[in-house]
Amino acid sequence: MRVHVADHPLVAHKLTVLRQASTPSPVFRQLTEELVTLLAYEATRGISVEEVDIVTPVAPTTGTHLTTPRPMVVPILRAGLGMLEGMTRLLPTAEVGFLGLVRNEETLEAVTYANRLPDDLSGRQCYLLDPMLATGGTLVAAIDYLFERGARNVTCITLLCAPEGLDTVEKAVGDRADVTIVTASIDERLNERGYIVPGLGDAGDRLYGVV
Ligand SMILES: O=P(O)(O)OC[C@H]1O[C@H](OP(=O)(O)OP(=O)(O)O)[C@H](O)[C@@H]1O
Ligand SMILES: O=c1cc[nH]c(=O)[nH]1
Ligand SMILES: [Mg+2]
Repeated sequence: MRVHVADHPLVAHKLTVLRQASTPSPVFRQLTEELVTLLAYEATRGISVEEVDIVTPVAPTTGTHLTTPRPMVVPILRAGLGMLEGMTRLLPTAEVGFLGLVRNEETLEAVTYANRLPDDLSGRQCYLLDPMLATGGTLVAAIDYLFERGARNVTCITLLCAPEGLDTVEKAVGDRADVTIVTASIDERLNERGYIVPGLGDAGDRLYGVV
């Protein structure tokens, strides 16, 4: 498993504002989108392309196109939905699947409540979106759903990771597939309630309110 931490002053600045408890929900949403677009630039560095012959108004030339099948973007509801717009702005031809998972805040186990993915993901480059990788339970379950459908190339874009969660995902994935995590930060640790420290709180609640 590869882990890439985006080292860019704009990412660091936006993340700092995002973390602040005083940042209101509309600004939090806007910054999440902006951060995803910056991270997606890094995350799509290995996207499959092919050469194409084209004609400009001046001369024939050879250019580059994304290959088919189209990339598959999968936001993990709820909080991952806040990342979708920023991702599809960069990858407008992507198809979008959905996974709904919520962490039981007592046991910290991920529970699935929605799954809308194509049956066959073999040969597809898949991009999972979730701002928070805490214990790693949610991401392991999401990666498993993609593997079950034949995906072998999965890039996960997160805003924050806990070192404990990264270890868990790495152990679960092993050398089964080509998995990359692109993140804005690896934070210090998890606290006793499974929250990332210093983190940013509950990403879903900050995006959409407490339900
Ligand atoms: O790594 P884990 O310990 O599994 O925790 C991370 C998960 O927790 C958050 O979602 P949450 O369960 O709060 O659902 P929400 O997006 O609906 O708020 C977050 O968006 C991840 O999906
Ligand atoms: O810090 C955390 C951990 C899990 N989920 C969140 O939204 N935040
Ligand atoms: Mg939440």
